[in-house]
Amino acid sequence: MTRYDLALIGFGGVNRALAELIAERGDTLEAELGFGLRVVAITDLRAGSLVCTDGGAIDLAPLLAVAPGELDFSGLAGGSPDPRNEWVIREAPADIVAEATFTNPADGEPALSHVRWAIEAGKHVCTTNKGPVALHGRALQELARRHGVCFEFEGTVMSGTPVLRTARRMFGGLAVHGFEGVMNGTSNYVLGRVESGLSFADAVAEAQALGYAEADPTADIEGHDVQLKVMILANEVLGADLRRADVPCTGLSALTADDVRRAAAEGLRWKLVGSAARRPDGTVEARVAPVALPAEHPLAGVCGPVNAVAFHTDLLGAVTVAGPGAGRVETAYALLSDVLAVHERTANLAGAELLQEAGRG
Ligand SMILES: NC(=O)c1ccc[n+]([C@@H]2O[C@H](COP(=O)([O-])OP(=O)(O)OC[C@H]3O[C@@H](n4cnc5c(N)ncnc54)[C@H](O)[C@@H]3O)[C@@H](O)[C@H]2O)c1
Ligand SMILES: N[C@@H](CCO)C(=O)O
Repeated sequence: MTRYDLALIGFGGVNRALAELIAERGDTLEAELGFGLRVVAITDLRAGSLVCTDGGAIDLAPLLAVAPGELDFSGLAGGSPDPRNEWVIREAPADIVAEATFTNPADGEPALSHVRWAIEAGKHVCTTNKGPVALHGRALQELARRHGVCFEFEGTVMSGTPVLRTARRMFGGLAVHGFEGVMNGTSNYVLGRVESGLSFADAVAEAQALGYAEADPTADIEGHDVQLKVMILANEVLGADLRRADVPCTGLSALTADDVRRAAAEGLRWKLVGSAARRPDGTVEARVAPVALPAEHPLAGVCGPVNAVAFHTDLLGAVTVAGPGAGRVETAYALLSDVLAVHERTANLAGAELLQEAGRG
């Protein structure tokens, strides 16, 4: 039976939820998916690092029993108080690196280096981190191609909802002219709670407690998180090469709670909308801004942490993908779906090599 050994870089909401999935459902997943999963290394800014170098795997249950803020790897065998990210990523006996540290919208670091080190070390990378993908996605895809490894990032847009794979795999023969969507769970949740009477600050605190928000929720509220997602989606689906400066961005601080409630009384609903469209000359224009949508607009009914993207196509008109846009477990599922993509790709390559060998023999 095939088995993949994972190194988890960042042990916050998402990678902890992935560890829980492996600890609680590993056997069922193995029977269903045809491969086993083990965690052989973990690093975290606060907890340090923990690495198994003896051919075994980390016993996850005792780690998961400790509250996130209290975890300390330093006293454990193979543990250190220091994350030692570069050493762990390059040297730990992992097949796949699951990168889920903080998203940095300015330059993507340190996650960008984490991804580079892993690829250079010949390890597949699955990440939910939007920084490296939005800012350096092309270069990283090329680096992965040269090193013969996979670089998967489904969770960077709409968490576990397979919007990137749907667009890449299911739209063959369609011309996609553009898209518009609600692509941030926190801001959408906050707008709904403010509409029901909460203050912006209290609604943000709720979204943080529910695990939807970024470490610094300013990125959610001011639209920078959506800006990165628009870049990822436009670069992947429209073949664009957008930089942050190409995507003008206005956030929710342009609105007051009164604006939100008054609009609701008038049958309108404010949404933070990210969009991109191909211009007649082939270039792509994109933006992020709050928009007051009429109740009958398809995105007006997308509420709470649910997100949706409507793709504008030639033969089908609008095709909308909707589902969870944030959440720890939902995003851990995205990493699992990335591992599945790695498995399918490696199985296909192994099959092609066998066929080639059969042809030679
Ligand atoms: N939570 C969601 O709903 C969601 C959805 C999609 C994408 N994401 C992205 O996934 C990533 C992780 O999200 P999360 O909710 O788990 O965040 P989190 O804040 O709960 O966890 C991040 C963890 O990374 C650790 N960390 C930060 N910098 C590090 C470093 N240099 N080395 C080692 N560890 C480091 C932190 O200590 C923390 O434990 C973020 O980039 C986020 O944008 C999150
Ligand atoms: N903070 C992000 C996580 C998902 O990328 C959101 O609320 O949508």
